[in-house]
Amino acid sequence: MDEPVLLTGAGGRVGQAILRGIGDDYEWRLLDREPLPAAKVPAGVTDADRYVADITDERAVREAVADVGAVIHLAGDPRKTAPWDSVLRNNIDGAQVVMRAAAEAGVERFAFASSNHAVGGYETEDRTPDLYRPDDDYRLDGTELPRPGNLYGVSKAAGESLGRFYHDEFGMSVVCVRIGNLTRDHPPREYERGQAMWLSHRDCAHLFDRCLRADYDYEVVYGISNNDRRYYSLERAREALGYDPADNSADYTFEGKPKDDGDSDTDGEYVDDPDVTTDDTPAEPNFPTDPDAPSDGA
Ligand SMILES: NC(=O)C1=CN([C@@H]2O[C@H](COP(=O)(O)OP(=O)(O)OC[C@H]3O[C@@H](n4cnc5c(N)ncnc54)[C@H](O)[C@@H]3O)[C@@H](O)[C@H]2O)C=CC1
Ligand SMILES: O=C1O[C@H](COP(=O)(O)O)[C@@H](O)[C@H](O)[C@H]1O
Repeated sequence: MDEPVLLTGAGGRVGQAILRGIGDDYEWRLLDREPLPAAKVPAGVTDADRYVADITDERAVREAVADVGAVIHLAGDPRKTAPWDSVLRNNIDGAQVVMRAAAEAGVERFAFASSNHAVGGYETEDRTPDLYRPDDDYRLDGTELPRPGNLYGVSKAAGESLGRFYHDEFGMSVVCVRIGNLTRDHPPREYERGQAMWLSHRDCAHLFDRCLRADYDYEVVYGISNNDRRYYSLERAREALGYDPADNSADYTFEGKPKDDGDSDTDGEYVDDPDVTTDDTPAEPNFPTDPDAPSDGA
């Protein structure tokens, strides 16, 4: 792709996983409401390509999407306990502003960071914990209706609907990636659910790379690694995008140690960033700390 790619929420965990993996492969515009330290910015991204703006700021967003070929939209409140006023503003209104600006600007491809929490309601008492185990064959494949288990999940389902609308009305290619649980270097420790939906950093970068290169109309796919434990199908991501994940939480012990040191996800080619932790906690959280965040999620 010759045109620049706009990455919103570039300073966060997912944004940094993408930039560390494919930061050298595209011309980027980076948008975040927090200024990005130099260590979080790939070489070659000029000051003019860095936007410190809120995604609800229509004017700033219109300026950032002008002449871009694709958008990866990550910015938002990622907390599963986020209150309604925050998800309404950051996740729903924010997605609407970014998608509308992109569609009106003629952007070709739009990747939206949806979440496992858009379908968390399928994890019913009678299905869990079996669902999280390798011998269970229950699968969600992206054709099911959203079934959020919290208001954060509701906001992600709303973003998926906005994507459907902007695809149908404007012809913009939209892919909604229901991201599982991104952690660096190892799957979430001693956390069956997290290991079933682990997304390694290198698979994350590869998946969004495919979102930028593949031809699709409107898609809902699951963003997880090739885990033996899983209840999300990877079929659609493979077929529609050409996603071919390299990692598997089964290659690690339940405590998160690599069983074989040869092929663990110890990427970090682009920069050894002291701000990016090896767990799933942002170094500088931009929302209040989540009191319910699992301590075993790292
Ligand atoms: N980390 C994970 O495992 C998962 C993440 N996701 C989704 O991926 C996206 C990124 O998540 P993370 O990187 O983990 O979150 P994060 O909190 O680490 O990063 C989010 C970034 O977006 C920026 N941001 C937040 N609200 C903004 C606004 N109104 N305007 C401009 N910038 C804003 C923040 O400053 C931050 O740099 C979110 O939409 C989240 O819901 C979905 C499922 C799993
Ligand atoms: O959407 C998200 O999901 C992941 C995984 O959820 P969890 O309930 O197993 O922790 C979460 O870590 C991330 O912060 C969130 O944005």
